[in-house]
Amino acid sequence: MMKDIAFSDNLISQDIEVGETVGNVFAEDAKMSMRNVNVYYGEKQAINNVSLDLARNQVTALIGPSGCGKSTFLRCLNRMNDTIPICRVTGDLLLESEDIYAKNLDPVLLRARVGMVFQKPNPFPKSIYENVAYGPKIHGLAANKAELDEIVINSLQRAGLFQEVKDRLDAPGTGLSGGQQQRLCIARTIAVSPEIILMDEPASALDPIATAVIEELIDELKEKYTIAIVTHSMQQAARVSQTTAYFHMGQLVEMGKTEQIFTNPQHTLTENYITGRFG
Ligand SMILES: Nc1ncnc2c1ncn2[C@@H]1O[C@H](COP(=O)(O)OP(=O)(O)OP(=O)(O)O)[C@@H](O)[C@H]1O
Repeated sequence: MMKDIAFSDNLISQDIEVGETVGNVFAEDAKMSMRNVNVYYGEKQAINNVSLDLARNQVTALIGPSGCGKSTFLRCLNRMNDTIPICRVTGDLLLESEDIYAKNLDPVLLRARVGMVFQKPNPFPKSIYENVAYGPKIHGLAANKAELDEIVINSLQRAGLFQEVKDRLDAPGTGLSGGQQQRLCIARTIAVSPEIILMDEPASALDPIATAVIEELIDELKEKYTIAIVTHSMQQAARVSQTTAYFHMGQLVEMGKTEQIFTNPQHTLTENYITGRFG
């Protein structure tokens, strides 16, 4: 299906092919814009001609059955797939108007702008303080110890963890509960002042109470950051996101406002998935 799209200001106006996606893949105020993205692992194609925007200061949920390519697509957005030798990405991926796959773009700097929180909390085997201070140190974000302290405290506060750890910043991060470790990883991501936070099933290893804390946090974080979250939980997608993208076998089948996707899906595949008939 060819569509004539009114692009946001920072994009060149052009016709693009949006595969078979139904709904609206474009945001009025896009923070990131992906166009005709294909991803291959060797000969095998995992993502097939996907185009979508991440709307600024919103949470976009990527949902779909196991193996449909959600994590693969998410990992394109900060070039984490670069670390997989057989993985090849084609298409246009823009952060604001900048091509994130440009040859002269340093992926390490990109990953500071587009941070990532993983399924399993993975704190470094260091103190709580050092976990958060590490990124700002290597990126030279603090001129002295007082500035570094401020970044660490602010990041822990914004991740909703400071009150619980303020008396034991020198204790190992790995000694915290799972939910606290995940918030520590979020603090670590925030510490380098990202613009976007990618979350790959950030609560799937947590109990319901820790999950609720993370979900509340995601809602607060969108005030400052643009967020994309992969989740297996449709309830979670419905609770935390404003926009939902439904993937199926490497294709983006449907995208739209979360409420509409869950109450009035347009595509049969989406309907089958959200009603539990598939996946
Ligand atoms: N490192 C890899 N090497 C080869 N193939 C891979 C690799 N990672 C993913 N794939 C394949 O790409 C496809 C998409 O996988 P991906 O993990 O992105 O899906 P997903 O929707 O996130 O799945 P899940 O919900 O189970 O995590 C699958 O067929 C998978 O086997």
